[in-house]
Amino acid sequence: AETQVAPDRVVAALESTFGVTPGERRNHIKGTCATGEFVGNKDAARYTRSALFSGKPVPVIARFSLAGGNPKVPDTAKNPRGMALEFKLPGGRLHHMTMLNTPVFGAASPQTFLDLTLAMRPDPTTGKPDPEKMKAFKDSHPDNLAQTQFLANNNPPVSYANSSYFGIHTFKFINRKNKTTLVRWQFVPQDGEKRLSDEALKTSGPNFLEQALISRAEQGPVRWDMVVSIGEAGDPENDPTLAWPEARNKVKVGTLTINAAMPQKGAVCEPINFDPLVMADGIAPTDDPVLLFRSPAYAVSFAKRLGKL
Ligand code: HEM
Repeated sequence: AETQVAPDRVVAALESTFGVTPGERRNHIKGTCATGEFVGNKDAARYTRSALFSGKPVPVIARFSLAGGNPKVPDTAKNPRGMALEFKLPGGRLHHMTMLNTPVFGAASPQTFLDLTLAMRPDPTTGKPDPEKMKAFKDSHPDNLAQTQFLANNNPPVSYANSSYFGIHTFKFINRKNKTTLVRWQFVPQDGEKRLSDEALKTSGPNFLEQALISRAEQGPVRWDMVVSIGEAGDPENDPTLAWPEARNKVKVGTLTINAAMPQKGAVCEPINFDPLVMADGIAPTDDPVLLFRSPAYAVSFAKRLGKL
């Protein structure tokens, strides 16, 4: 039987590895707020009855971030970037999508995430993770490999506006006839994917991502296409470390527009808990154990920061 990992244990591990900044997120602590809207299209209606795809503009609060609990992590760090979206649907209903810029995740179970977080804990003598512990982690957790390789082979983006973001988990689209289709989604930047060169990785300062997004939004709307891959029989449903075959049918179901960006302190995205299980009718979670674990883990972090802890 699989041992259950408690969400507060994982948040405690994040705290021991990254330290605690009172009142702030235990993960993805460094981030930038943004606002805009989403317009879905009718092509999605075959698969989902979600009000996201009514064709009418849906207001969005967004937060872009770097992974980890270090508020001073440099913007050149080869770790995931995040894009979290809160959609305000008619009738006050909310829908969340909380994504990363990697097509797969680095853990097939909460246990792997916990073990990775503990392995990354800085050695007190060097201030860096102990290479032996990292090696032991990698050797014993092959489910971490795909994301680690992606991050090693793909430099971070030059701007939050020049990155794709992936839902990573498989979700259920449910249509008016109650038919379920398994999907995965990606937000593809209309500005194009642009990564830091190896040279820029060495010479860029630690804090360019926020200002790049603010400046870009000042010039005009920043857009992403939401593209959904339609699952086929046998596609992995409950494992976010396994990619689906490239050949899957892809449908453009909407456009996200960001109109303004601003530092997170005191701004609209700061107090939101982007719990990925906040979903409105028409989209539902699978049994992916990582997806289901995120909700209680985010609640622990959210409760602490609300309490100024
Ligand atoms: C076991 C797996 C995971 C754990 C334990 C975990 C934990 C956390 C925690 C504690 C936070 C801070 C919550 C808050 O205080 O508001 C967070 C934020 C975040 N996580 Fe995860 N996470 C996991 C997996 C994932 C996955 C698979 C994705 C993407 C598909 C993801 C994307 C994000 C993003 C984008 C944020 C920042 C949200 C924001 O801007 O507020 N995480 N995570």
